[in-house]
Amino acid sequence: MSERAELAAPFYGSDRPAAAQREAFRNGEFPVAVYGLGKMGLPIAAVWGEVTGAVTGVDVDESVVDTINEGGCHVQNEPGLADAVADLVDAGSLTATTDSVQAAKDARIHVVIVPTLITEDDHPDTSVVTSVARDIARGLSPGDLVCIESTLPPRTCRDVLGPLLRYESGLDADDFGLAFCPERTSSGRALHDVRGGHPKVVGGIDDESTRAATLAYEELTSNEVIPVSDTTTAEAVKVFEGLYRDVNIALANELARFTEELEIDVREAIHVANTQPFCDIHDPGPGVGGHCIPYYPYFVLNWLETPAPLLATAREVNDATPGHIVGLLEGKLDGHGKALSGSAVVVLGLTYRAGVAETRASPAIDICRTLDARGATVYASDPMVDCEGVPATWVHPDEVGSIDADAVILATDHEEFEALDWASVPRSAVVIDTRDVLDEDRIGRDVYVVGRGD
Ligand SMILES: NC(=O)C1=CN([C@@H]2O[C@H](COP(=O)(O)OP(=O)(O)OC[C@H]3O[C@@H](n4cnc5c(N)ncnc54)[C@H](O)[C@@H]3O)[C@@H](O)[C@H]2O)C=CC1
Ligand SMILES: CC(=O)N[C@@H]1[C@@H](OP(=O)(O)OP(=O)(O)OC[C@H]2O[C@@H](n3ccc(=O)[nH]c3=O)[C@H](O)[C@@H]2O)O[C@H](C(=O)O)[C@@H](O)[C@@H]1O
Repeated sequence: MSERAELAAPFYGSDRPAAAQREAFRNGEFPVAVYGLGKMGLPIAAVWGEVTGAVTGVDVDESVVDTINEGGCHVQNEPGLADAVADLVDAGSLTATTDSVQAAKDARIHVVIVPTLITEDDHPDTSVVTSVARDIARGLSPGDLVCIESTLPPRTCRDVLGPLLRYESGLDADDFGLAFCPERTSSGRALHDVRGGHPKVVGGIDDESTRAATLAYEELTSNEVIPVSDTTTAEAVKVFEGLYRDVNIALANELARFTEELEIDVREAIHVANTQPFCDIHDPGPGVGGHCIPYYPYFVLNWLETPAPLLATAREVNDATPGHIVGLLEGKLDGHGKALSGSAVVVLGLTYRAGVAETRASPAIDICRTLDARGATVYASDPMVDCEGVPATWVHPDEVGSIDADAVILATDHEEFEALDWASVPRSAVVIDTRDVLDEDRIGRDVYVVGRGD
């Protein structure tokens, strides 16, 4: 157990009336540590800092810590975040450190939002979360509350983190609280969402954990807080949301493959089908990227015993979509008497979706790799990231027209591409739009839109 200079009042197991505990929470009497200051962690730390005025952010990346302590913000395209961080640091409501154990010793409430990824062989990788839990345990005190916001394979809190926290801290199960409180926001609207863009789900390892976490989040969000039965239910809620999305996108991508045979605009059919309240077919695209949606199926497939063939098939469909896009291009080039091998192809976009500087599992990068493997000369243009580790030559968006391209594939619809100088792109170039964002009249050329046909 940690030796604190003076122990703050307990947050878990408090005997204060709820109103008094809420007031104390807002007065910063329960210092907070937020572990992970990335795309999600920094907005989360900002909102906790706005409400409590007493947040220490923890990150292993010294440049992240230094930037924040200077009042800077390394997370791009998050409306309001840079100003919020600057104000909070200036007010002393938010500081950052790499010393996770000391931060744990000084905190009463611990919020974990570090990455949960997958291994090379597609198994859940909870090693970062367990590493942080071990650090927290070294600073854990009776009356503390641990809130896990990183997405976890169901049963991780019950079977892994709870036992680890107890063993490493020497505390008993009823000495501290543990709750799973998933982050449900998306990059680009994080502050808005954390403040109340959607209901907050809370599931405790015991009733007191659920009570304490619910009280805290009710002070943080303008939306409702939904307590659920336990941590595993809350973990399942978050993963199920992601599974639904992966399967739905796989359906959209599979329907888009009917375009040529049916000679229809599949996107039009999807749009009209969605006028039924029960129908919400998502958008066809180049595939599914990011370190969330394409990863979450493995938090079930390669974690639980129960077979899940639909999830596996959806993963296969989405993972095959970048290759399908290259196949479409090959057919279009063939129609122009050109072979894919030896053709110069410009891929617009490398990140997994527009406006987010994240390349994990990016379909655009899979397209580059497939093109390269098929003998094409690949160029890639992205306003947020470079071609590190990608078999392509990076091109500034303003320079795309300088390439004597046989083809252009729009894979990620960054807004910067709206200003692309299409007039300088060779007239003979085949243009494939995987996002249905190019306006043929505005750019003055034919475009093959995935799911809409030519
Ligand atoms: N990105 C998203 O849209 C959403 C992500 N999530 C969950 O949040 C997790 C984190 O996502 P992002 O913030 O996007 O990741 P990120 O990669 O942007 O940021 C992760 C941060 O954690 C830091 N970190 C790594 N190991 C650490 C450690 N041991 N101690 C302290 N900090 C450490 C990294 O240096 C980095 O700054 C995801 O894995 C997912 O489970 C949930 C909802 C949305
Ligand atoms: C169920 C759900 O909507 N989850 C959201 C998702 O956000 P994320 O940033 O991963 O982006 P996303 O919009 O799901 O896109 C994921 C991938 O799927 C593609 N995509 C998305 C929607 C669509 O109709 N078609 C499509 O092809 C995107 O281009 C991207 O490559 O995952 C987040 C997460 O859990 O990290 C989650 O908080 C967000 O609410």
